[in-house]
Amino acid sequence: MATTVQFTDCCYLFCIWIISTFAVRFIIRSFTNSTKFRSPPSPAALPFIGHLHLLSSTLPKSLETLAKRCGPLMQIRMGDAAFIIVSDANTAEEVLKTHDADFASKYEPGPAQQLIYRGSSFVNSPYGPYWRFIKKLCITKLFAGSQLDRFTHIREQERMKLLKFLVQRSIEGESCDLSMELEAFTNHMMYRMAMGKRCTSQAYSDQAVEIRRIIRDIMECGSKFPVIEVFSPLKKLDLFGNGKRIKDAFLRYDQKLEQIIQEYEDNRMNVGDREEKDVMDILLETYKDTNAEIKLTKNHIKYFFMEIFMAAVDTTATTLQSAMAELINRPHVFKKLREEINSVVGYNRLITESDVPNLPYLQAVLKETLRLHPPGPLLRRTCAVDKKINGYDVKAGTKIFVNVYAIMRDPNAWKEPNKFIPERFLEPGFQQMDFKGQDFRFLPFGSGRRACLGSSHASFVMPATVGSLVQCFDWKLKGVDKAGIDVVTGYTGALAHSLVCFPIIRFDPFNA
Ligand code: HEM
Repeated sequence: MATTVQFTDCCYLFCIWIISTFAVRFIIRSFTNSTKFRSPPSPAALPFIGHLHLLSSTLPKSLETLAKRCGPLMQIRMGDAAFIIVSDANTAEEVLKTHDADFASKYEPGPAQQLIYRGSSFVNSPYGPYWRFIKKLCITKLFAGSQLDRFTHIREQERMKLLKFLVQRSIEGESCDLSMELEAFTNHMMYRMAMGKRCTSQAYSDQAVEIRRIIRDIMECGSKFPVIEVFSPLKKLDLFGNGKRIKDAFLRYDQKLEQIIQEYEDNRMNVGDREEKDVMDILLETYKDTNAEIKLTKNHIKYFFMEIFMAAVDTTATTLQSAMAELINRPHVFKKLREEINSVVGYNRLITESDVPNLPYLQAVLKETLRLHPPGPLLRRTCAVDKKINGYDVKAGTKIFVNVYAIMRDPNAWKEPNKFIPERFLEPGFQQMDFKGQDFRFLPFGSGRRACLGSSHASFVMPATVGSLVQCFDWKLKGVDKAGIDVVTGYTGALAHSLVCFPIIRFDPFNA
């Protein structure tokens, strides 16, 4: 009997010991967690996929919806990758200004196994010596103000070519795919600035088209990766063969660029000292410079061009297309804009880049377009050191998305945020907003060290182009009542529908 009681007591004591040990450990762990490490809030996750089930086909929009539940700093897991999402202006300022240097690195957005230029990226590079070297080169030489001035005639000639084509369409009573024409226009312009100097006009046009076709293939394959393949361990398997297709396109691009670089090197004696150097001339000079701070390789040069074409062409063409779609859908805005242009420019000459400072409504139309339809809706960063943001801990190495799509539609910052109202940019408190990223409510070109390097070029090209399309033509949509402004699946701001319409001449610049 005595032995039985002792045995039962021992069992009780053992159970109490086990339970209290776990309870004490649990209390200590939660206490130390809450005092030492405080993760940003996060919606309930599922095993393996994390929060993928909560994300729809357009990532910026679904992140905006989740942020309304979790707040301006939240943590999301997509497959095996964790991200911190920033969704309001104050938090963006913390990341992009207060702690800019600690958040100035970037990362490749998708599966990178297909890259043959691994380690040569500028746009997605970490914040280090190579990025600093190329950024300095961009600011002082490649995209410096003086260089942009030297390219004025290229921008003008390409704009006139676009208008000539549209006038012809109008005379023939034919429709045009304006999206395609705007893409060709920005591509040709970039190509000529980048590496078009040595070509005759037909040759540069063919080369530009060929390079564009390859880069388009790469971007299309990239956008076909389902989210699960981009963000989960499955990315290594290349389930749908997109990785192989991208790699093939990269190899075609590499061959093409190799051939162009060879042509430049063969003609070097003729072009070396000439006044008007294009971007390739300047990069090859740096490549040959034995005293340069960083030894450039040909892979650096080839990948730089691919990244610049990707950064410059689609962003500018998409913005032009979105602006025209919004204007065609809103005849009263269109009319008001044409009246402004007519009152400043008159009726017998075409608008020029130098008219733009005198056309505040035109500038407001473009700002409103970029607010509602940013072509780069998610800014990417990584955190270099452990940081506290908004009272939450962010570990070194964490990937960040600053959701500028959500910030520029935040109802706490914008009245009627989902409506297209250019007049808002003429009001006090909004008038001074520009493309430099200093007001954190308006970030279409990003902000801080990694902000866009082409915003000056874009602010020359976009108003002059939209201004001339409004000054010279009325527009009638083909087969639909409203121009589509939905964006494609994925994480970019590219539009899903082409803008197909009839141009109807109102002012013919070639008969002026
Ligand atoms: C409407 C036109 C454009 C828009 C809306 C746009 C937007 C952006 C955005 C949002 C970023 C990321 C900024 C950040 O993370 O803070 C970016 C980066 C960049 N953009 Fe643009 N961009 C445009 C046109 C251009 C053009 C024309 C060029 C070249 C001439 C260009 C070159 C670049 C480069 C090189 C970067 C990377 C900068 C770095 O990582 O240091 N962009 N752009």
